[in-house]
This record gives sequence, structure tokens and C-alpha cells, in this order.
Amino acid sequence: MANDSATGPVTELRVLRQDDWDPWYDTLIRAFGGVPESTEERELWNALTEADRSLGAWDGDSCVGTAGAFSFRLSVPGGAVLPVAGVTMVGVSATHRRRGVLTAMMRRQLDDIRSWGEPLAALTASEPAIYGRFGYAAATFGLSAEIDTGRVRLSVPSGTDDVRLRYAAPADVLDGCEAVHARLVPGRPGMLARQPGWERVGLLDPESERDGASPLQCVVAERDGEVTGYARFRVKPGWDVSGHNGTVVLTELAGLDPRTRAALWRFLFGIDLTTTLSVRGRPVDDDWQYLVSDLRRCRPRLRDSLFVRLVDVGAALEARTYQAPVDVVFEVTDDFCPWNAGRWRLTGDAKGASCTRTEDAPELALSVRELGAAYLGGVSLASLAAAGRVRELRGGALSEAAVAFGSAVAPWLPHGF
Ligand SMILES: CC(=O)SCCNC(=O)CCNC(=O)[C@H](O)C(C)(C)COP(=O)(O)OP(=O)(O)OC[C@H]1O[C@@H](n2cnc3c(N)ncnc32)[C@H](O)[C@@H]1OP(=O)(O)O
Repeated sequence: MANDSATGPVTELRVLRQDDWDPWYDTLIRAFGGVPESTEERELWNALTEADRSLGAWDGDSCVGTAGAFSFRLSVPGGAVLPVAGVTMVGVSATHRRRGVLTAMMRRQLDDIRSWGEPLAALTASEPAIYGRFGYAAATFGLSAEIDTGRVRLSVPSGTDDVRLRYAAPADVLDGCEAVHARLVPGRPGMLARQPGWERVGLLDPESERDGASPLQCVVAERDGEVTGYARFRVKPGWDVSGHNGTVVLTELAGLDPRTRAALWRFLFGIDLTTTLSVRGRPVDDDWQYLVSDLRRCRPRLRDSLFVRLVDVGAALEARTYQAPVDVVFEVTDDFCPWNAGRWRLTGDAKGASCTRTEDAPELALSVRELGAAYLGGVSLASLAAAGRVRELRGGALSEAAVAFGSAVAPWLPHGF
């Protein structure tokens, strides 16, 4: 790790001791601006921190760098749910910035993740420019919109009227909502199977998050007494000279079938005294887009969401399936994790895959970042080739791999971490 005589050397990078959690977390909070969290939030993040998978950089007695790695399970194309290190809580004190503290933490962390046998690391970035150098690439995207519900009409499928909706306190219906989430995970790449304690994240409702809106509200959809979907949202009332202009701010919506989802969207579109429905980080193929009368007035926009890093190229490519047959030799470069570099033959289809070292002639040349971007099926290898980031060395290999890597359902990360 780099030293600097003005503040003294950074002496140690070590696994977090539970006793050091407070100064460690304070360092992280300060790196994000220093605004304290509510007691409820702080306690929750304390409970969720996995100290033995977290790192602290120390300059004498002062913590100057933080990084963690949650033990998550991530859905991938084909429906498998893989162990993945959820890289998180990364911060470096401004007194020690740009001296290699982050680089040292990323080096140690990726070595650790490899030794734990986890084939993938993933994160959401505060700034997209940070993590490419460590082999991460944006693999999922989130759709946001400000829907003008005063003007935009929603056409719902038949049977929507049969869905029964009712208000409930979010905590009172948690089990039913969690069961819905669990059923959705294998069907969409990029989702995280719930780990113990993480169900509480969706119920967090600090005043600081509300920006003048109500506490979290919840509506559940039910059929035969079973929860088939739910929406969590806040309502921000508003008035101007022409009357009401309140906003519904959606935090979460999930449904097991089209009628349930349509009923929830129709409910959110129609809440009295509101004229805008604000949604953030939804799947790029979210169904409401195909039900509205006027997409322009929904003001859709995209943002990067989950960044993926293949820690073990062979194991990662073998663990997902491919929507069309593929047999391609990849020439992979990986400057930060050189154990991945070299030639790999991927053979697979919708039933399974194998990915092994080979001496055969390369057919597609790319870096580990392009594999990370394409891994969940949300970025096409053909698009990356068109951008000059993938080179085709055998005619036909690009379209074969690009089709195979795709996903019929857009990959999506429902919540940050
Ligand atoms: C998964 C998560 O938790 S995301 C949260 C990340 N944390 C934050 O955004 C909190 C505020 N920022 C910080 O704490 C720090 O600035 C960090 C963690 C982003 C960077 O830490 P540093 O120790 O300064 O990074 P380090 O010195 O190792 O930089 C390594 C390289 O990344 C580059 N880099 C670092 N931060 C950034 C950035 N924000 N934008 C672009 N490049 C960056 C450096 O210039 C350097 O490049 P070089 O190798 O070409 O010289």
C-alpha cells in the first residue's frame, strides 16, 4: 500500500474485528459525506456486516479504508443461484485518497473471494468510473420514470378486475411478500436470493429517505388467501394554483402473474390527489411500458445497476446455461486477476455447459470485463464487438456466442447493497 510522509504510512490492511466496527463504519459514513444514519439503519447494517469478509485499512489507530463482501446468492441465466461476493461499504478517507488504498483493498478482496471458491463478485458503484480497472463491468441496468398519470392511460389484461388488493402494514405481510420474492428469483437473472436479515432492508423507512413523503405504505394482491404480489410506496402530497399534484414514489413492486402486476400498476396510477408516479431502478423490460398509452409522457431513462466481475472464468461460465448451442474458444485477458487469462473453450446449451482450458485457436478475443458485462444476458457480445471491445477471429463465432449469452428476460437487481 502506498505511503505518504505528510500523514504517515498506512500500516495495515486487515480483516475487520467486530470490536472495530464503529470506527470502521464511521470512516465509511464520512467517505459518503458524513451525514449520520438513523439508529435503525445503523443497527441493521451492523447486523448485516460480515466482519470476517470485511477489510479495514489502518493508519496507526485510525481507520482510513473500508470494504466488505456480503455472502450473496445471485440468479443467473438458466435459473441457477450462485454464490457471489456482494462487494460493498467501500470507502477511503479523503486524507488518504488516491494513494492506492482502494487498489490494495480490491487486490486483497479478489484474492480472498477466489480462495473462498466464489466464482463471481458483484457491486453497485457510487461512481461508474471506479471499478472497471478491477475487472468489473455494468451487467444490469435500471429503468426510472416519472409517469404523468394525469395523462397516461393504462390498458390492463382481462382478469385484472379479479385481483383483490388491500392495504397492510409492511411488516404484517412480510412473510407473504418474501414468498413472492423467493418465487421470482430463479426466473430473472441478476436477482439475489434473500439471505437472513435482508428482508428487513425493504422495511427500512427512515425519515431522511422520505423527502416530505408519507411513511412507507404497502398494498398486497391476494388470490385464494395467498399473496400473489405487493407494492411498497410513499405518497408525497402536493398542491399548486390548479389543484393537487401529488406524487406516488414507488420503492418496490413484485407480482407472480400479469394480472396481479397490472392490478398493482393500475392502483398506483389511480391514487387520488396524485398526478405523477415516480419509479426507480425497475427492470428495463418492466411490463408497465407495454400497457401505457404514451411512453414519452413517462419520461423513461436508464442507469447502470449491477457490476459483475468474473473471479473464476471457467466456473462462472460453466454455472449458467445458454439459450442456444455454443461452442467457442475465448481468448481472455485479465490484468488484475491473471489466473483467468488465456484460452477457454465454452461448450453449452440450454441444459448445461462446460468451460475448460484449451490450446485450440482462439475464436473471440475479449477481456474479462466484456465477459462480466455479457454474463447475465443484459449486454450483447455483438454490441460490445460493434464498439470494438470484442474481436471475432473465426467467422460466425460472434453471432453464435452473442445469441447464446442472451436472456429472454432482462437481468435486474431489485435493490442496492
Ligand atoms: C461498492 C461500493 O461500495 S461503491 C462506493 C465507493 N466509495 C465512494 O464513492 C466513497 C467516496 N470515495 C472514496 O472513498 C474513494 O475516493 C474511493 C474508494 C472511490 C477511491 O479510493 P482511493 O484509495 O482514492 O483509490 P486508489 O488510490 O486506489 O485509486 C486507484 C485508481 O482508481 C482511480 N480512481 C479512484 N477513485 C476514482 C473515481 N471516483 N473516479 C475515477 N477514478 C477513480 C484513481 O485515480 C487510480 O487510478 P490510477 O491507478 O490510474 O492512478
